[in-house]
Order: sequence, then C-alpha cells, then structure tokens
Amino acid sequence: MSKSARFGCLCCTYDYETPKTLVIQSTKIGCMFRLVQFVVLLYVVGYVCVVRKAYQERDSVISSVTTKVKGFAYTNTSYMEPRLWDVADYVIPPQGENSFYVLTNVIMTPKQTQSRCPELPSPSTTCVDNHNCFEGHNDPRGSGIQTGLCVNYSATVQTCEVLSWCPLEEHTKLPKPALLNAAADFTVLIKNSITYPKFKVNRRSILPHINSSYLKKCEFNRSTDPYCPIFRLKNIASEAGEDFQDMAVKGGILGIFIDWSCDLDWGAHRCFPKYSFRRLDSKNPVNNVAPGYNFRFAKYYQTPDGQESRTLIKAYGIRFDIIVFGTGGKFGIVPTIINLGAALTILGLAPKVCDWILLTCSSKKDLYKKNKITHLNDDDTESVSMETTYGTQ
Ligand SMILES: Nc1ncnc2c1ncn2[C@@H]1O[C@H](COP(=O)(O)OP(=O)(O)OP(=O)(O)O)[C@@H](O)[C@H]1O
Repeated sequence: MSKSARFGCLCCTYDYETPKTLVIQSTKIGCMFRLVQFVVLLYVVGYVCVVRKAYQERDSVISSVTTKVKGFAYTNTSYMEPRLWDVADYVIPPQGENSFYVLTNVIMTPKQTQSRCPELPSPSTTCVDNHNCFEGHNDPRGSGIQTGLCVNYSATVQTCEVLSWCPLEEHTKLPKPALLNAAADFTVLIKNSITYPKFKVNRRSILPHINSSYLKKCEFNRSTDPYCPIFRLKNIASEAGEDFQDMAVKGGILGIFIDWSCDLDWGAHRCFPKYSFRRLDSKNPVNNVAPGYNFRFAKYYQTPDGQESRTLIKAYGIRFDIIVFGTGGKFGIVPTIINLGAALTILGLAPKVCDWILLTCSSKKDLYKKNKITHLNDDDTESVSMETTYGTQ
C-alpha cells in the first residue's frame, strides 16, 4: 500500500462526522420533503395501523363442528323398488369429523351371498376352456378369486369362475338424473363453536340473538339471513358456482368455509362468522377421466334359512368439508411499541431520501454538496476559534 493511501485510510479512521443543519429555502424541495413525509405517514397510518392492525396482539381460532342433515327423498324407478330415503339412509357415516357426506346416486346389487359365479366378461376373464383360468388367481381389478374353471356367462360367452359375493355387481349405467336428486332440498344445521384462548373469547355459529323458534324456520341467505346456520344443499352448490343436479350424478366435494376473523377491540359481541363456499375436488373439463367421488359399502342380513346375505351399494355422493379459520386481534402494548418504533424509523428516512435526491439528481447538486459537506481539520478549527474570539479585521 502506498504511503499516501495508508495516510488517507488512517485519516478516515480518525475522522469524526457530525450532521449540520442546512436550511434550503426552496418551495420545490420543501414540497418534495413534505410529500415524502406524507407518503410515509400514509403507509404507517393507512396500511400498518388501519389495514394490518399491527398494534394488535393476535390469536388463532380453535374450533369444533357438528352437523345435522334433514330432508326426505322418494324414489320410484325401474331398477329399484319404490323407496323413501331419510337421513339415516343417505348420510354416511352418521357422524363425520368436520365433514358430512350425502348420498346422491347409487348402484345397488341386492341379495348377494358367498358363492361361485362367472366373472364379468372382459379380455382378461373370457375363456375357451379350463386351461385359460388359474385356480387362486386374484386380480384386484376383478370380482373375486378364480376357481380354475371356465363356465358359461351367457349363451355365447364363457368366463372364468370366481369365488365371490354373487351375483356380481353389473357395470350398469349410472342413473341420470341422480337417483336422489331431491337431496338438493335437504338442509344442514352447522353447529360451530370457536374460541380465542388468549383473549378468553367463545362464540358459536348459533349466535346469542338466535332463539329456537327462529332456528326452526330460518335458512341461510347471504343478503337476508347471513347468520342463520341452516343451509340448503343446492344453495351451497350454487354459491360455489356448481349445479347440484350435475354434481349429484357422479359426486364431488364441496367446501364450506367459516371465517371467524374478528377485531376484538370492538367487543366479542361484534364477532360474526362469514360463510363462503367452493368446490374442492378438481373438475377439469379437458381431462375428465375418473370424475366425482364414489365408494362401496354393504348392508348385511340373514335370510330365513340362516344364510348370510348382503346388499352391495356403490355410493356416489357429495362430501361437504367444513373448514374453519380466522385470527382474532386485540390491542396490545408490546406490538404497539414495536410498530411505533418501526414507524418512527421509517419516518426518519424522509430526510435521507430528500438528501439523496438533492445530492444526486438535482440541477444544483454541486452547490448543495459544497454546503452540505464541509471538511475541517485542526488548523481550520483554530482559525475559526480565533475568528470567533477576535473577530475579523
Ligand atoms: N338440518 C336441519 N334443517 C332444519 N332445521 C334443523 C336441522 N337440524 C336441526 N334443525 C332444527 O334446529 C333445532 C336445533 O337442533 P338440535 O339438533 O340441537 O335439536 P333436536 O331437538 O335434537 O333436533 P331434532 O330432534 O329436530 O333433530 C331444532 O329445532 C331442529 O329441528
């Protein structure tokens, strides 16, 4: 390192910088400074305080949900005997965790017993003789375990025999419109209790002003009854932008969102649930392979001769998932002090921004630089102090 560079560096180390006040009497610069201050204030007051409510302490909601569905459907079709359906028939299982499932369409296979029967015809199950079938062969996509025999499925088709619940479920066409399209008019009561433990606030979806006679007749309506916790299923679907009758054919999943975000500074009594609805299973119009939601279950019974039998039900339906979320906020001294400090720091940036504009962008930047930065050494200090003591002659 050269001698002068080392000397310069040494000088920097032992320099002392102190700000001096430079008053620039310029309307343009004054306005710019006030504008920067105004923008910073707008951010602090408008965004930090009003929108983000940064002066509040926060707590996340803890919630529990129970549901009760009501309604009746009557079906009278060619593929099933006339039948009345009530809640015990179509809500499966009777109790769900933060969700409930409503059966809307079915393929029923009654009177099944454990026996042997020919497989449903497909390229892998049709056979010519017993050599094409393998005893014990178990295909998950098939209907049972092969016995090794090739038997008549119909007058013209032979298939491998399987040990299974017979008769097998036929790949029949799905009823359209859905068998239980009357489910559109079923209603569901959602009892949702929430708590903000930090603030000791408890609320229910059945608000304090709701009495039993109101609950017996009310129904959720976004404009007239936004706090009634009883929802008609078709309205849930339509609010989610779906057609209930369409969804009912192959099933699907709908989300019921309950937002409990509350400003508790106004008191817990002003904390209300906000409901919104959305379809949760993806409905891709381009790739419509395997749409909807279905599963199988069976109802078992014994025939008069003591044989175990069952009715197999392939159920299509709509699952309603209830998703509760929200944060509660209440004035807190710690976040207030932290954010006040941050706000003042940001406010202190206003002169820095103006200085930077003055010293780099303005047309008189050289003049400002000359007056803004003054270099003094010890000799200058002595001459200044002598000038102050004796005055200039
Ligand atoms: N899905 C629903 N649609 C319309 N009203 C409902 C529904 N579920 C419950 N209710 C009504 O809301 C009120 C409170 O229901 P809750 O289940 O707490 O009482 P309940 O006496 O056991 O109801 P119920 O015997 O009528 O099923 C009752 O008047 C009930 O009839």
